[in-house]
Amino acid sequence: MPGWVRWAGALLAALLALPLAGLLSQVDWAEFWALITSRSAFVSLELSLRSSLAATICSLIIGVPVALVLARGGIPDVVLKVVRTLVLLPLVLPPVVGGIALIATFGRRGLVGSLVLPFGVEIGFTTLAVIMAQTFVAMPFLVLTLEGALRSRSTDFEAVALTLGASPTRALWAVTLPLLWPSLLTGTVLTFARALGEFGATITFAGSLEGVSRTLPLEIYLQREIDQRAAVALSILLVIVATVIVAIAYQAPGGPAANRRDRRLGAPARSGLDEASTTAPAAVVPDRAITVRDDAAPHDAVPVSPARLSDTKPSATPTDPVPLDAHIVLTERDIDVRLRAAAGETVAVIGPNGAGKSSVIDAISGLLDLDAGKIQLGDTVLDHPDARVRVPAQRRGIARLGQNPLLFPHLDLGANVAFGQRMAGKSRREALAAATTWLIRTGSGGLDRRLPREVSGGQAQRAAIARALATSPRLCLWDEPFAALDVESAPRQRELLAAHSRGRTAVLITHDLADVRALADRVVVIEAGRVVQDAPVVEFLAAPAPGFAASFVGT
Ligand SMILES: Nc1ncnc2c1ncn2[C@@H]1O[C@H](COP(=O)(O)OP(=O)(O)OP(=O)(O)O)[C@@H](O)[C@H]1O
Repeated sequence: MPGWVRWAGALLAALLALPLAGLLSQVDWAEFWALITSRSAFVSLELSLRSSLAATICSLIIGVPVALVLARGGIPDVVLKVVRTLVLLPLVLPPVVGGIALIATFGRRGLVGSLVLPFGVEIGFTTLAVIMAQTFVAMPFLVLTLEGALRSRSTDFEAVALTLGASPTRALWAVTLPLLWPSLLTGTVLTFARALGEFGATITFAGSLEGVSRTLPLEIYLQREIDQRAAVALSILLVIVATVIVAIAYQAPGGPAANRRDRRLGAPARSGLDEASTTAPAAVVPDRAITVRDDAAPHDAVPVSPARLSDTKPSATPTDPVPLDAHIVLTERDIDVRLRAAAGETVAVIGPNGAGKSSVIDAISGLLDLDAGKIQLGDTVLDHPDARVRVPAQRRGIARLGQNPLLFPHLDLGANVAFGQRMAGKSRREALAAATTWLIRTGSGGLDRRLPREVSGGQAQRAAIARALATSPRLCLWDEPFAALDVESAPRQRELLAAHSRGRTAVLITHDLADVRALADRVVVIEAGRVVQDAPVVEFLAAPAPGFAASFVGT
């Protein structure tokens, strides 16, 4: 950080601290306690806290979905632009204009107010009006904080949750919101603080009736006319309340202070804003927090019998394997590929960068819509645009693993592996027991209680393999699963996957001939979105197609 940045910070602190000092210099300390404990002060403070809390809850209920839509889209662009403008409007408008707008809508003679008045419902000049005014001005703080956090994160974790069987709503609760927690906390505090300090819209729309709509800022304004000493004392009270709220939020788990402590310990931040913790391949990121080597060694503190720690034999019989027949047409990406795998067969897909390999498996797993063609797994048609058939990703029974293990950072390894079974309706106890078994099978026994950031890249990848297999998938999609591992770990993991792939139908994308030799039954070569060779491994190795395939084999 350049040194002058600190001076800018000091100037800003002076700008904020000096007025506070000015305020403190005006306090009548002899009367201070009596002034802040007066009945009117108590009533207005209590109303402020209650209404701000209600406004914050309203903001969360409306603001979280709005932030998701703004960040992730899913509605027409023009509607999106209108929503964004509406959200920003209260930030730009003077609050008094907001108050006038609210009274013109919900007042006795307003657009909506006049419609509900015959039913005896009056909104203006009530506590409800206070809450509405506070929500109106405060909600944008929540929406903008969350939208920023969501935009800076990829959706990879949500995609994993879907392929593990979570519905979009379950993925939102189990993955998106927990990962968003630090930003959610910050946004909630900002919203509460803004609601607490709200004045202009409130006095215009709700008036200043003691116990009904006279919040603390309004009481301060009133006292300014009557007794300057009381106004100063109540201002100090408001400053204290705001400071306590910010301090509590700052220290809360996942808050800024907690994140700084984590960073000092060398662990990646838990913030949803931290891209390194969400998109970088864990196996290649040097992580000072890594304390365990990728040698299937047990956690020192967890006594587990060595015999139980690593058992790479696939003791769970795969469900009856089914064949895959996929014709994938993605017009915009100029991809037209026919990919078939017999029941229990592993098909390696190779091709140069940009050939379309990842797009093909995105389409098979249900993360990308087909433009034409058909995907069939066993007797089930998964995708057939002509027949308007489309099975969503979470109901396809397809496991997927890429080079980044993408273990959910807020769950320990046991809970990560149990995730798919939980989504399938298994009880927590049952799913965790199965997860322990799968971790042992994949050589990660004893690591159930570790968080992903507390294990090595290789161990994380083993756990990701366990998580994928624990769902009993009908098809496995392996997308360069060893690309991020070092030369020592890769062969061990290859062996592990070979043991567990036997008898399963699988598609493997790879740039490594060793993967083809160890894992594949057949090879499909894709170049520029088209299949240029489809042959059994022996035939492919003996006579690779000219071009990419020939240089891949080294002939
Ligand atoms: N999100 C996207 N939107 C539009 N086009 C895309 C997108 N992602 C990839 N493409 C295009 O689709 C084509 C196939 O890309 P894809 O990532 O499937 O190739 P790949 O064979 O997996 O490459 P690599 O080996 O580099 O991962 C490329 O032309 C690429 O530019």
